[in-house]
Amino acid sequence: MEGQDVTKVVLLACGSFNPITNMHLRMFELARDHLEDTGQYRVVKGIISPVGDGYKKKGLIEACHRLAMVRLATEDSDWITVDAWETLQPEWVETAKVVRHHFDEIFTVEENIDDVDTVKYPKKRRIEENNFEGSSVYKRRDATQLMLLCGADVLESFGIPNLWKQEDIDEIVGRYGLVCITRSGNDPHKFIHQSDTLWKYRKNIHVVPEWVTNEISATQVRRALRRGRSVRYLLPDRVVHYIQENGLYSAESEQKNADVVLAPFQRYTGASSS
Ligand SMILES: Nc1ncnc2c1ncn2[C@@H]1O[C@H](COP(=O)(O)OP(=O)(O)OP(=O)(O)O)[C@@H](O)[C@H]1O
Ligand SMILES: NC(=O)c1ccc[n+]([C@@H]2O[C@H](COP(=O)(O)O)[C@@H](O)[C@H]2O)c1
Repeated sequence: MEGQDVTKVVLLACGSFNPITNMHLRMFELARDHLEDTGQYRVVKGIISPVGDGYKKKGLIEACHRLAMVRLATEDSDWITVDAWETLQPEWVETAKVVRHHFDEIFTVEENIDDVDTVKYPKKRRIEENNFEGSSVYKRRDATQLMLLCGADVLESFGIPNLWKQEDIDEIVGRYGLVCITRSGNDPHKFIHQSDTLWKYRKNIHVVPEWVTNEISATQVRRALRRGRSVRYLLPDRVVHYIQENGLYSAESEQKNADVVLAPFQRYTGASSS
């Protein structure tokens, strides 16, 4: 039987998924094992949220194809799902807003359950913390916690000048929480130590070591496809077939958005994580 203090967690991964790889799926398994090993969490759901076309990153193919591939990749999973909300927005949506959107969705569902329960039990109220100090995200004991799942490269990108708003970093790590999978070439522990913001919220950041070095990256997959090389076993078979059937990833598609001087996500003037 589950202990009183086990918190339910939903993991949310944001990215291009251009295309989705086996490593993206593995991130979820690693994160779930790590969190559940602590005895404090039970991971109930994983959500993959591909960016929309408005992200305008070089080589980013159409959202409908990236979404279709994530759907095929998650078809057999009983807990990892895809959500199209972000993908279908006409403009690029900052990650903090995407996390907020999903948090609100979970909150609404739980409040509705509460409303039904009120007939029998007094309504339980969520008390959100106004400042993000401390490790607990909200005070309602049975509330589900949403955490952003990412690779160490994304965590370290918090330090790239003008890429992230300071308040967005505060919100993501301070209010929600982050699960970060190590990636060779990145040292998340050192990065957290060197950032005052991340150090302050370190209890909300779960660093998960990937012991089996697995450097599958979508960039390498696209490169192999452009060169007519096999990508079998790097991607789910259904995704490989989808790419072949639709003739995706060519020298031409890699030039998509190449003429975009400043993509929307590069436009911030605020300070980055210090
Ligand atoms: N090999 C990996 N190890 C750990 N995290 C990974 C790995 N590959 C991707 N991720 C993480 O998956 C999320 C979504 O990644 P994204 O779609 O940008 O894939 P990517 O392989 O990093 O793409 P690209 O090569 O096009 O930059 C990000 O948080 C990224 O850090
Ligand atoms: N300021 C921000 O919110 C911000 C900046 C850069 C990237 N991101 C997100 O990080 C992810 C990175 O994906 P890529 O590594 O494929 O570019 C995307 O989901 C993107 O929306 C968010």
